[in-house]
Order: sequence, then C-alpha cells, then structure tokens
Amino acid sequence: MFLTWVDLVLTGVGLFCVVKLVFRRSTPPPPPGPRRLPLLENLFDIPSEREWIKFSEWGETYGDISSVSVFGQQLTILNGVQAAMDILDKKSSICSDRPIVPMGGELVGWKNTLVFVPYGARFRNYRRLAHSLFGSRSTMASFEPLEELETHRFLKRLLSDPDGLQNHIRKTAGALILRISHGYEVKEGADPFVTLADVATGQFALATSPGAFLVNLIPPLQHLPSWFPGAGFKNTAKAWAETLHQMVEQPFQFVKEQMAAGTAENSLVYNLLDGKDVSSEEEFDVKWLAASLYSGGADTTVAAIYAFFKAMTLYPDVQAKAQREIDSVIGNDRLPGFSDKDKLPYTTALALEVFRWHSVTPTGVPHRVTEDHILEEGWFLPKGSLIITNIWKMAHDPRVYSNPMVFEPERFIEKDGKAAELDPRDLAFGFGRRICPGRVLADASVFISCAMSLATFNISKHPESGEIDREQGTGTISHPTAFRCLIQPRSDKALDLIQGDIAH
Ligand code: HEM
Repeated sequence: MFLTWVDLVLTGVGLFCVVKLVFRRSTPPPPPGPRRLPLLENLFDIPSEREWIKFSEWGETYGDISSVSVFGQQLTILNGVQAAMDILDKKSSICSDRPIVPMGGELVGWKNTLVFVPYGARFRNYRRLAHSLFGSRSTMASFEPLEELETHRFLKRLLSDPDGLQNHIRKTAGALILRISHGYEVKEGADPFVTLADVATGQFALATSPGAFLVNLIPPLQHLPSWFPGAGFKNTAKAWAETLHQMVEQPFQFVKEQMAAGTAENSLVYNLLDGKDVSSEEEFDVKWLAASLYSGGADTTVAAIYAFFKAMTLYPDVQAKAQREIDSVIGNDRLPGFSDKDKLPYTTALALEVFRWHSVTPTGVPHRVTEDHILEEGWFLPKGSLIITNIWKMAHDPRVYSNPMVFEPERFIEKDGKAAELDPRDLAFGFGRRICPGRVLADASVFISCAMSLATFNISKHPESGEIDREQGTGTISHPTAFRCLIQPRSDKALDLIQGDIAH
C-alpha cells in the first residue's frame, strides 16, 4: 500500500513533534532564574532601568549564575567575579561574540567598530593593533606626557569656570582620545571633531538600546522598505549612518593630510600607516579602530572622573588624607606626574576606589555564545544566547569588599597582615577576549586627574546643594547622578601652578 501526501505530511509533523520532545528532554536545563511564563517567558521580569539592582536580587535568590529568557533568547547573568572568570576567561573561544543589534549595528553601521565587531579575523586584527599601541604600561608610556599636558589644561578650564565641571571633563577626555587616536589637538570652545563625535556617540546610545527601536527586538523589521508605514526608523538609520561616516572619515583624512605635509603627530593612525604600503582592507581596519576609541573611551572616562569629584564632595576626610600625601611627597612647587605614582600609594588606592565605588559599566557589554555549551554545573548555554556580567554587583559584593557602599581607599593597602582587597580593575573592565582594550589608558587618565586635581583644588559640598544622592544613573554607561560642588584653588601656590606654563 502506498502512502498519500496527507499521510506523509502527518507522519512528518508527528516525527517533528517526537524529535522536539526527545530533544527537549535531552537538553539540560538553563541556569536557575525567575519562572518563565508560556510564550512571554520573562518579558515582564526584565527591568527597564538600573537593571543591576534586579540582577543582584536574582543573584541572592538563585546564585552567581542565573538566567532569564525573552523572545526565545536566553540571557545568562553572572553576579560573581569567579563565575565570570570561569566562563568568560576560561571559555573565551566560545563566549566572545557580540549581540547583533539591528538598528545600531547593522543599519547605522556600528558593527564595524570594535565594540560590536563580530568575533573573527577583523576582531583579532583590531585587538592586535590596539594592544600594540596602548595595551600595556610600557606602550602607554609614550602618551604619558600628553596625558599630563591635557590634564593641566583641564585644571585651567576648571579654574576659570568651576561650574562647568562636567563639560571640562568631557572636553579633556575627548581631547586626549583624539590626540592618541589621530594626533589631533582640539580647539578651545566648540571643536568640530569633538562635536561630531559627541553627536555620533549620542546616536549610538539610542540606536543600540533595546527599547528605543522596535527593530532591535524584532530584527526582521530591518528588511522593510523605508516607505513602508512605521518604517521611519530606516530614514533615521540612514541619517545616523552618515554622521557615523563623517566621524570615521574626517579625523582620518586629517591625519592623511598631515602626513602628506610631513607634520603628523605620533598617534595610532600615524603609527599604523607611516612607511607602510597598506591595502584598502588594512586601511579600513585602522580607520574604524581609531574611531572605535572615541565611542568606547570618551563617555566612560567622563563618568569615572565625574564620580571622583562626587566622592571627594562626599568624603572630605579621604580628600584631606590624599592631599597630605601629595604635599609631603611632591611639595607644592610642581604638579604631580606619572613618575610620582609609586610614591603615592594612598592617591593610587583612591583612584582604584573610584573604579570600584562607581561602576561605569554596571552590566558590562553582553557577550554572545557561539556554540551550544553545558556548564560544569549541568546548565545549558545555547548557541546565540547572551551572557551579561553584573559588574556593579561584583564591585559591591560584601563577600569580596568590606563596607562595599563606602568610599574607602584603605581597602587596597595591605596593613597589619590584612591583605589588600581585590583590585577592581580585575572586574571593572570586563572579561575574556573582549576585556576593555583601553583599560591602561583609562587607569592613567583617572590617576592623573585625581592626583593633579587634589594637588591644586579643594572640592567641597556646595552650600546650596541639599542631600547628595548616592545612586548611579541608569544606562549602559552609568554616570553619577548630578550634584553640585565647590571647586576652589587650595592656595596661592596652587593657583600659580594651575596658571603656570604647560610643559610640552
Ligand atoms: C572608566 C573607563 C572605562 C571603563 C570602566 C571601561 C569598561 C569597559 C567594559 C566593561 C567593556 C566590555 C568588556 C567585555 O565585553 O567584557 C569595555 C569594552 C571596550 N572599551 Fe572600555 N572602559 C573604559 C575606558 C575605555 C577607554 C579609555 C577606551 C579607549 C580608548 C575604551 C575602549 C573600549 C572598546 C573599544 C571596547 C570594546 C572591546 C571589544 O568589544 O573587544 N574603554 N570597556
């Protein structure tokens, strides 16, 4: 007897169901987490802001490795440093991809920048080039004079307009990165490259946020034509892609012109192009890597240095102790520099405490798993699922840090046989092969900003400010919530130092 096509279809469907059932039975469970509803799964469990607080609660309930699922995508949340190291460092060959973000990555084009570039040959090339230029203290050393110079300029801006603190920090962070990436010296007042980069990175934040564009939650929408009702986001993407293009091209062309004129300064682009016969593909990599530094490094550094000023406003005793150290080691005839770092243990610890106390990237940047994997605990990480690091929790974990909510630099100084607590740089910059490539630069920027500002200014609570809020602002890059402070030169000598010549 022959089977009809109806029989064939029914048999096929039956087989599919059996296979699915068997497969489901044989798939190990995901890491524990809040109950998944049918269809909607954990849609309503995911907080829309300050996610790290809810993630920490899940950590308390379910342990350091927990998971939720939304629209079929599993999110594994790591609340402990050891869990993050065990998974992201030790299994880095399968945990180092990035999520595909339809609006920001695909349509606008940020997937060509390092933070979103897929794990593969281009990624490895970017990382190798970045590492060769500022991946270690010794390679960073050639940029230290620039750091000192730009930070001295920051002191001058602060003196003339103390209320513009946030703007001055932003200008300085941007100036430093453009100097290192392209050898470009920013202008006082509005600078065209800084303005362009700030506009582009503002658009980046929106284009990559899951909630701002529906297409980020429903990727097939990206294939709609722009005239289709509701597809206005395609026109927005086109305009933003043009901003990104300008941000990548303009500073790069600047270096090429400077090189042709023989006036180019030492910079990442110059170093990677000078005297080399580069292919168009290699040129593409250098150009996009250089642009990646601004988006990865400017806003993050701003958040950290702003947090330093907030901490000094809240903890005057810590400030006074660091100033005593600086006065006794340096005196007050010159500004502190990198060569003094080893002689300033308390100030160095204070800069470390900035990274711990305020988590600039509280939930890191998601890693994407590229192969099905079963953890030692027996839990399943499916291919395509995301891993999220709750860096805020790790930095405020009472199992690791005593009095975690308090700003206490002493914790990093070994004393009376009590070992120093975990170096927060081991967690603040992420994990595995995606660890922040700018961490040495960030560390240098925060240290020199702390040391030079403490040497010259007193930072105190503004008489008109009420209670200062200690919360962190929401967002992938979290800034301290706004506060007011007074910033005044410590003495006439300090005033002379600020107003003095800038060493070139
Ligand atoms: C306070 C300062 C900073 C903090 C807290 C910070 C933190 C981070 C974190 C947590 C990640 C994700 C790591 C992971 O996926 O596990 C990251 C990635 C990245 N950071 Fe930073 N960062 C800072 C400064 C900088 C600076 C100064 C630069 C560049 C000059 C930079 C460039 C980047 C880039 C390009 C990536 C993407 C790397 C990749 O995907 O391979 N960051 N950063």
